[in-house]
Amino acid sequence: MSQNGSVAVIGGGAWGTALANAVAGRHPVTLWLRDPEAAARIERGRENARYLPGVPLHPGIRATADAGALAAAGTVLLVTPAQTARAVIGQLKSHLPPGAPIVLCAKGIERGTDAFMSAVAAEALPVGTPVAVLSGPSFAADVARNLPTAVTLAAAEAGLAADLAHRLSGPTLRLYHTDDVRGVEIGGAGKNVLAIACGIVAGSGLGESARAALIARAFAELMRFARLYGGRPETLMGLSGLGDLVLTASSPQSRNFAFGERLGAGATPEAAAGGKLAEGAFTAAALVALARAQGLEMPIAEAVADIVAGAARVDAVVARLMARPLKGEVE
Ligand SMILES: NC(=O)C1=CN([C@@H]2O[C@H](COP(=O)(O)OP(=O)(O)OC[C@H]3O[C@@H](n4cnc5c(N)ncnc54)[C@H](OP(=O)(O)O)[C@@H]3O)[C@@H](O)[C@H]2O)C=CC1
Ligand SMILES: O=C(CO)COP(=O)(O)O
Repeated sequence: MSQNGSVAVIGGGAWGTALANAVAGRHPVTLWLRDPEAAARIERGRENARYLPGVPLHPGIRATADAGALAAAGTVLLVTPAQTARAVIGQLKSHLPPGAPIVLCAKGIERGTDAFMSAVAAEALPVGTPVAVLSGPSFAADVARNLPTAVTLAAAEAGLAADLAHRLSGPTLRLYHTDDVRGVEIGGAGKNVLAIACGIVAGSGLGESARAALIARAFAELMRFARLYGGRPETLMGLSGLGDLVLTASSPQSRNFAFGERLGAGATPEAAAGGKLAEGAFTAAALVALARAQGLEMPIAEAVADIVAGAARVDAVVARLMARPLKGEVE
């Protein structure tokens, strides 16, 4: 890998800004935003007041909307929502430094194509571009404030994964590494859908016992899905999977959980979204489509997909889940 230590972050939302802050102590960072005015505001105010209010921007970060500034980076983090990844790569491809690894930080599956982020990147990036996936339990607000956080970095080439993990880790952000790209991306994308289900249970007042049962059964679904699509069970039992599910299935700080909570309280999907990103709402249908294509049942993900599409009401879905035939716990 190149010895060039500078890092470019594409996407100046909550997660892009938090990651920029976390690595800026050790590397010069370019934070690229599509909106020149937003970039100028961040440069002037040294704060991303829209997405991470109250968190001072590290002095080593330069915010810009000039795509030409990406060319100097040794490592590029792609941190826009999953459904935009293909378009953003297409738009910026000619500015990306040749040979520099691209770290995919979005947690989702592309609607329409049902493609995982690594597949989208492989199609959209120049042939041979090294790609990695970063995922794990990490609220942007925690990472940006330098609270201790651990995530997983996956790349098909184990040496690249280890290099990137060392390069991006710091005193408060700890990256574990693996070559199980598919397992890590399934963990991140899948948990968002399942966190919505947990929010729905909380919002409809079904109780803590129901929520605990749901987390356990949701994780069983995720494991079955991962096994079918080539993710390793031990990866799913780690940070990107169980770790992230525990975080986002139990905290209103999670936008997916909060979205589900509002749905459970009776809001329409449009009202529940409230202008905030809930990746699971977009990924649910793709996750279910991939499962169905292999004859796999994912009753909890299916319930979320139906509710988000406005095709089922929460009470009907709960009754449907409880009426499923009894079966062995491990099947
Ligand atoms: N927030 C978190 O705690 C974590 C988030 N993630 C993942 O990171 C990804 C991004 O989330 P997050 O940063 O929180 O989202 P935000 O909603 O906070 O920010 C999204 C950012 O992406 C930009 N963007 C959207 N569409 C485009 C586009 N077509 N071209 C260029 N930029 C675009 C937005 O720009 P604009 O303002 O101009 O619309 C904005 O800067 C998601 O997949 C999420 O699951 C992962 C771990 C933690
Ligand atoms: O992925 C996250 C934490 O690991 C962020 O979760 P939300 O997108 O639900 O806020």
